[in-house]
Amino acid sequence: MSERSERIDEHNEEPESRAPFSAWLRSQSEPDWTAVVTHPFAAAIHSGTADMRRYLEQDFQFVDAFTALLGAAVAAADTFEARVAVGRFLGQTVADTERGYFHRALAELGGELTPPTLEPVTIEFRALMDDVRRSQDYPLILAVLCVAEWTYLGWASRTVGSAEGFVHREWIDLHSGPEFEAWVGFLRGELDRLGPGLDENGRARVLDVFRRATTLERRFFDMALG
Ligand SMILES: Cc1ncc(C[n+]2csc(CCO)c2C)c(N)n1
Repeated sequence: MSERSERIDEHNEEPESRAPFSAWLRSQSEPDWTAVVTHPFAAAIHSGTADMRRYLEQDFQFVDAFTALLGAAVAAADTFEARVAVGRFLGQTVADTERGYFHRALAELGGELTPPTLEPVTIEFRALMDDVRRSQDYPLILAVLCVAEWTYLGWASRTVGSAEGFVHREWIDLHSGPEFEAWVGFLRGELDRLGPGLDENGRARVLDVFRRATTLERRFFDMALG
């Protein structure tokens, strides 16, 4: 769907049948969505000038709760195919990203894997993920996963700047490219598949979680900017 036709639906209260549920959720989460994908901290990652130490220290605490949420998605999904897709991503994430990138990057920056204090936004984000995880409600779990991954695909896919050091470069590469696009496509596809079967209350609950997660993404980048 083009950006233009999504924008036409922006102020609708009900999802249009021609607009996929995920596109509707995103359009209803403006202006925060655009603020995240065009955020100055994201631009600073692209240019290689972002101070990554505090950001990655806090983000590692985020990623742990996110990994637990992926486990909840495996348990709560309504199809075998979805369990396998999420489980495969979980295995790769924990093996490649957590063990690899975070350890190397924080060692390079002199950061801690377990920082002494958590920022308020980190605590709030973890609380949202923990609440949704405990709900075992697959569409709500998908809403948080989809925001975290789709916003990151959004900023990382913007071709601005030319970061050279591995800390900036790999963080961009981890969140862009065909494999990550396919993963985001899967999460969106799940929301698009399940959205039409939800009643009005169900859609409103998914939108509420989607919006809260988007606002927290914006505040997470604000925190990183200092
Ligand atoms: C605040 C915040 N939001 C989203 C992501 C993106 N993300 C979270 S876990 C994960 C899987 C691979 O690490 C990805 C891509 C992030 N890192 N930090």
